[in-house]
Amino acid sequence: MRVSFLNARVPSLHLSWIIVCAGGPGSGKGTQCMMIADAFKFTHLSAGDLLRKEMVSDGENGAMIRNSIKEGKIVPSEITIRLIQKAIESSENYKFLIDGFPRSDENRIAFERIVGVEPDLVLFFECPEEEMIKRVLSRNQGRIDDNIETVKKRLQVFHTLNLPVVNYYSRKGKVHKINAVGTLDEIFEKVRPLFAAFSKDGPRN
Ligand SMILES: Nc1ncnc2c1ncn2[C@@H]1O[C@H](COP(=O)(O)OP(=O)(O)OP(=O)(O)O)[C@@H](O)[C@H]1O
Ligand SMILES: Nc1ccn([C@@H]2O[C@H](COP(=O)(O)O)[C@@H](O)[C@H]2O)c(=O)n1
Ligand SMILES: [Mg+2]
Repeated sequence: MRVSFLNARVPSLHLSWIIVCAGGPGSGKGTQCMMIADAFKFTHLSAGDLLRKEMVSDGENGAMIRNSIKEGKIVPSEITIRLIQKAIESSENYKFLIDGFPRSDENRIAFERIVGVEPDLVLFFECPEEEMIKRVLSRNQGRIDDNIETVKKRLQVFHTLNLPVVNYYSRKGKVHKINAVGTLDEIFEKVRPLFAAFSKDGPRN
């Protein structure tokens, strides 16, 4: 059993592999993360999914999260980090795929301060804007942000807030760019070789 250290640095995370998946709305991060998690036994933590779950719970932040998602805005970092931390601490795994976080420099800096770790690798799914819009508008999962008005706002946030995070990790040599156009299997075949280094289960040395 792993020990809980909510609101403090998480020592067991230092023994874990952390891989971040970045990309614009509809670039296919979530889809590829599910395939990676399944093939390589990673725990997939989608920041958006965690926030959507929190949004429909009875929690005090539900209305604020709903409004942020509807407007394509970034939810305050402490809230998202608390959800990610809770999910990590309730897992027995030592391999985490964090999908859609950090989404801003503020997210990144708060995560480093609160959790005290940096990702080992950042996968950046690059996709043309028209393709991302097409995918989002045909997603059909009942998401309140899957409409043209919100997608336009999310694309703006992607350029102004998300890309600086990718650029930051790129300067540290941590980013691997994936062309996200193609079939699911074609994209997964580009991702697969990167995970050979993470095939072992259990804590890292
Ligand atoms: N390579 C692909 N080709 C065509 N459609 C795809 C591809 N990958 C994913 N999709 C579809 O596009 C939609 C968006 O994919 P997905 O939810 O994985 O994107 P995302 O990057 O997680 O987006 P968001 O940031 O909005 O959560 C889904 O309906 C998915 O089935
Ligand atoms: N770090 C994050 C991640 C997401 N959000 C909010 O959730 C929305 C949907 O996220 P997806 O990853 O599922 O696309 C996103 O547009 C934000 O409103 C966030 O605030 N912070
Ligand atoms: Mg997603």
